[in-house]
Amino acid sequence: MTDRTGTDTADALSCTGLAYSFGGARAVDGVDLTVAPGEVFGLLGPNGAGKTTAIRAITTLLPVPAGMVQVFGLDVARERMAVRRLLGYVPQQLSADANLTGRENVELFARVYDVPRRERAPRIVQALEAVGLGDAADRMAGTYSGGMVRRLELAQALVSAPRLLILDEPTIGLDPIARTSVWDRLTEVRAATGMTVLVTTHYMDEADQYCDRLALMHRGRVRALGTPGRLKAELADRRARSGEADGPAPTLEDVFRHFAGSGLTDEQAGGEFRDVRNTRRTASRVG
Ligand SMILES: Nc1ncnc2c1ncn2[C@@H]1O[C@H](COP(=O)(O)OP(=O)(O)OP(=O)(O)O)[C@@H](O)[C@H]1O
Repeated sequence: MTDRTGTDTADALSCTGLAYSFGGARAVDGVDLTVAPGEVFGLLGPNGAGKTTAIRAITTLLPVPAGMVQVFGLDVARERMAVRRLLGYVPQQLSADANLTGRENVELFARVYDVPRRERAPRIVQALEAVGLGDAADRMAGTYSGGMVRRLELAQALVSAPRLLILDEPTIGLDPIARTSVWDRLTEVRAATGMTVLVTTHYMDEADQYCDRLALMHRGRVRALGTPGRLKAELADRRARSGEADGPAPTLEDVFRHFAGSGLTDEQAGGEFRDVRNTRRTASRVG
């Protein structure tokens, strides 16, 4: 039965036949997937696979013209505001203001998310502490390192105490230490709150290490779905069946190449202008 309060009986996220087109071009082409409460679920795929478009539909920022999306049992198309109250979203693009302090940035989001006035101050402190920015809270965000900016954006999304946190490329352009720091904070908050996490990443090591399950998208569709271990084991089985069992055990990158690599044309392999611009915008602010 559909659970309106977001408790145990509903999936954290369920997409059935989700499709979205830009003009005549199908960006998302019939995606079916479910994410269980408390899971860290990774959405992988090459540039242009349709990950961000799917996420925008899930977060109510795009309409759902075909198929059905439910967040904790609530229909995204019909109960937009109720869904938004359950969500935290960290987009690819910069969402922190360099001319505000860390605390002011988080406060702005607390207002946007309509966190009750009485709860705001403690919730802001808690969100900043949770991402390790307690001591830097009153510095201008423009003085933060790239990793600190990303953690600030995490705090902005956490201040509303989301049940489902959605992150689009949270570690893009960061050095390995800053990437680990973002994931460590995320892991701690998830363990403390039990929130569900949906994340896109191009870093296979992150997907392997931090995600409970993965969906690999290519050309708008889910091509493979499972735990990182299972996806690798299935590729090993395929190779064994086709007589290629002698090489090293497959990595997640091999799985990615198997499902997405061969299908890339030159134009798709580098993404489109929009994709490059987005990546550079993110990378330059953190550089
Ligand atoms: N606003 C838009 N107008 C027209 N086409 C778009 C728009 N946004 C995305 N697309 C196209 O939809 C397809 C899917 O793009 P999307 O951004 O969802 O992919 P992605 O998997 O998130 O890629 P990346 O990893 O580069 O972020 C691509 O072909 C892209 O060019």
